[in-house]
Amino acid sequence: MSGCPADVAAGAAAAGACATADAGLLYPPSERTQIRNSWNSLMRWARYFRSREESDALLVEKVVVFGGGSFGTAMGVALARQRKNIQVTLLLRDPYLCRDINELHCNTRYLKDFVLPANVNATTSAAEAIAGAQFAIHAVPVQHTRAFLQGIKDLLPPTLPIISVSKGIEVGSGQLMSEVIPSVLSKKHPTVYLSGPSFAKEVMMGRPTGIVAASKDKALARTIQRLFASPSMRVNTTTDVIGVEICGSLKNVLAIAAGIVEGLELGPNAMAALVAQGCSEIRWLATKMGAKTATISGLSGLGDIMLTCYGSLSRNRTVGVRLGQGEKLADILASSSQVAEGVPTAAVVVNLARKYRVQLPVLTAVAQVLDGHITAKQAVFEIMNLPQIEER
Ligand SMILES: NC(=O)c1ccc[n+]([C@@H]2O[C@H](COP(=O)([O-])OP(=O)(O)OC[C@H]3O[C@@H](n4cnc5c(N)ncnc54)[C@H](O)[C@@H]3O)[C@@H](O)[C@H]2O)c1
Ligand SMILES: O=P(O)(O)OC[C@H](O)CO
Repeated sequence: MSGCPADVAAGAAAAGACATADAGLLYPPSERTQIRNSWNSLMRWARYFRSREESDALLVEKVVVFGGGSFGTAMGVALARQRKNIQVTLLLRDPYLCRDINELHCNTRYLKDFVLPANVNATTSAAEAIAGAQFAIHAVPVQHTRAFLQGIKDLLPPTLPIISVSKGIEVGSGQLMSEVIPSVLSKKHPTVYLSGPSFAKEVMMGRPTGIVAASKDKALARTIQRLFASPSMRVNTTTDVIGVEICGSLKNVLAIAAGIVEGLELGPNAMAALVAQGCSEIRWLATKMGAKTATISGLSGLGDIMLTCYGSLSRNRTVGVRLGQGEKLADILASSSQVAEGVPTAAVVVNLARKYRVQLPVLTAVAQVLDGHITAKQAVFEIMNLPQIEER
């Protein structure tokens, strides 16, 4: 511990005083009354709101999960823990992983430190997985979604709601999941897009998590809110599908930039400046695409930007850290078994920026680095030497 003995002693005395004294005495009585009144009125509002909530239980017997990777498993487990009477079935490609899930109750490939609830099982048969399901969670990476859905679409009842948790933009078409899914299935297929700051591992640990359910169909978004809401999961609803989807996709690209800053050891000033600039770039493009500002500053926007840029569990950020430390992208991708959606999405963001006539220096620099045109260090140098501008 640093500091002179007098400082240390004073600090210890202050800490002791705080621990024993009534902390409320720090505030004058009038402020304390105000604080208590505001809190009590918040609690009254919550009780009133709860008393008006739909009392009919959501009767769900089976949920199918497409993709038994980290997040598909985590969201399936979140439901299975909350609702002991439902069956959650993961649809996988790997028969060995299926066996481990069914016999060892463990996703030995993606989440080996956790025991899965007994009401989670797995199969490689799409027909078996989909039969009798009332909801489908789609957790297949964006770039494989089209082919995956083409393969199972004849088995999908047209009324089975698809809850997409995948975040990214399809290379080639430039489409978000909210465009890819209806283009493979039908425009009328019920769909919801779930996004927000939610690392799979933390969901598995039952840590408090907040997400957004976005759908043009308000009633469906509300149903998905009720399906996932639990003491450890809050679910907001919105009709701003584009906003939720574009923020969820772009934050992955920004997280790669944040990782680069970390890998280059540029320090907290640089990191804060980068993340703030990235937030502006996301806002510039997202608003041109029709996103609402409330979405950009909400869970799926700012919330997920903060988590992914600062959270060490992020795969996208990890790609950036390793690039900043001088590794080659090909080696990084070859050594990782999990998806980093920001890598393919970065290329598409540049096209979107041109289409919507916005300049996105940081997000474009990420694409340049990933494409091997410039090094991470050169990108930082060029960004720092861009013309000084007025804040907007
Ligand atoms: N992991 C997280 O914390 C997290 C959180 C929120 C959202 N997401 C998003 O969820 C999506 C899935 O991420 P993840 O973390 O589960 O990825 P992952 O890499 O852990 O697992 C991907 C899963 O998709 C399957 N898959 C890959 N290619 C496939 C194909 N061609 N056909 C069928 N299945 C295929 C894999 O076998 C695996 O089961 C991504 O879009 C990601 O951005 C992840
Ligand atoms: O690990 P990442 O970078 O794919 O991020 C996971 C989630 O999107 C965080 O909300």
